[in-house]
Amino acid sequence: MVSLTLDNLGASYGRTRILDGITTGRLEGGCLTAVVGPNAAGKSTLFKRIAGLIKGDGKATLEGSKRGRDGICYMPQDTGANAVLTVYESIVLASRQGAGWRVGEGDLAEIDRLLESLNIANLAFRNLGELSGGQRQLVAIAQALARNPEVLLMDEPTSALDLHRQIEVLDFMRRLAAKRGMAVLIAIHDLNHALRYCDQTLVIAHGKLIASGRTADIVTARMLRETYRIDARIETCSQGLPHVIVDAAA
Ligand SMILES: Nc1ncnc2c1ncn2[C@@H]1O[C@H](COP(=O)(O)OP(=O)(O)OP(=O)(O)O)[C@@H](O)[C@H]1O
Repeated sequence: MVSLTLDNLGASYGRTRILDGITTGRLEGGCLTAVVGPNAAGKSTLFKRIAGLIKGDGKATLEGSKRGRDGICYMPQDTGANAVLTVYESIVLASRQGAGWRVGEGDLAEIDRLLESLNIANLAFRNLGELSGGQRQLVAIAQALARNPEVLLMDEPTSALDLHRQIEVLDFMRRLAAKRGMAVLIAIHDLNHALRYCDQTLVIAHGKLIASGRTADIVTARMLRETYRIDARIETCSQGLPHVIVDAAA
C-alpha cells in the first residue's frame, strides 16, 4: 500500500518563507489525515509543495506507489467552473488525465458509481457553469476521485457543503480511502469533523508543523489555546466520541 513521508519540506513565495522544516512519519494509504491550523498558516502551500506545483527544499517520498508523482492529486480550494462542459464530460476528462483517451465501459460504470456515491447523479448532464457552489464542490470531488489517485490532497473539500453533505462526503472518503488503499490528506477547519473522521492530524502554524499524531491526542484544550487562541473544552459525547466545546476567544 502507498505511503507518503515528508522530510524537511519547505517553500517560499519570492523571498517570503512560507513553509519550513515539515517532517512527518509515514502517512499511510487507507487513512485520512487532517491538516489543520489558522488561516494563512501554510496548509494550501504544503499541498502545492507535495503535489510539485511549487518548488522548495526537502522532499516528499512515496513508497509502494505504482505511478509515482502521477498518483498524487491536488484538489484546490477554489474549484472554478468551465461553462462549456457538462458535469459528466468534465469527470470523464478528469478520469483520462495521464491515462490516454480511450474510454471503456468499465470507466463509465466507475464514473456512474462515483456520481451515485456522492449523490450527484441528477447533475450529470447539467453544465458546470450553472451549478451552485456546493454542487461545484461535489463535482470537484468526483473529478479528483475519477483520477484514481494514490495520494489525494483535498483543500477544504467540504467548505461549501451543508451539514448533511459534509457528513456524507467525509464518511464516503473514509470508506473509499480504506477500500482503495489511498492516502488522503484533508485541510479542514472543523475540528469536530477532524476528530470524527480523521485517523491522524497535522497542525500547521506559521509555516511549521507544531504537532502531529492521533487526532484525539492532538486536538486538546492546550493546542486550541496555543494555536487558535480560544478557550475550549474537549468533552466526550453520549456516543463516547470527543467533541470540542468552545467557550470564548482567549
Ligand atoms: N501565490 C502566492 N504568492 C505570495 N504569497 C502567497 C501566495 N499564495 C499564498 N501566499 C501566502 O502564503 C501564506 C500561506 O497561505 P496558504 O494559502 O498556504 O494558507 P492556508 O493555511 O491554506 O490558509 P487558509 O486556511 O486561509 O486557506 C499566506 O500568508 C499567503 O498570503
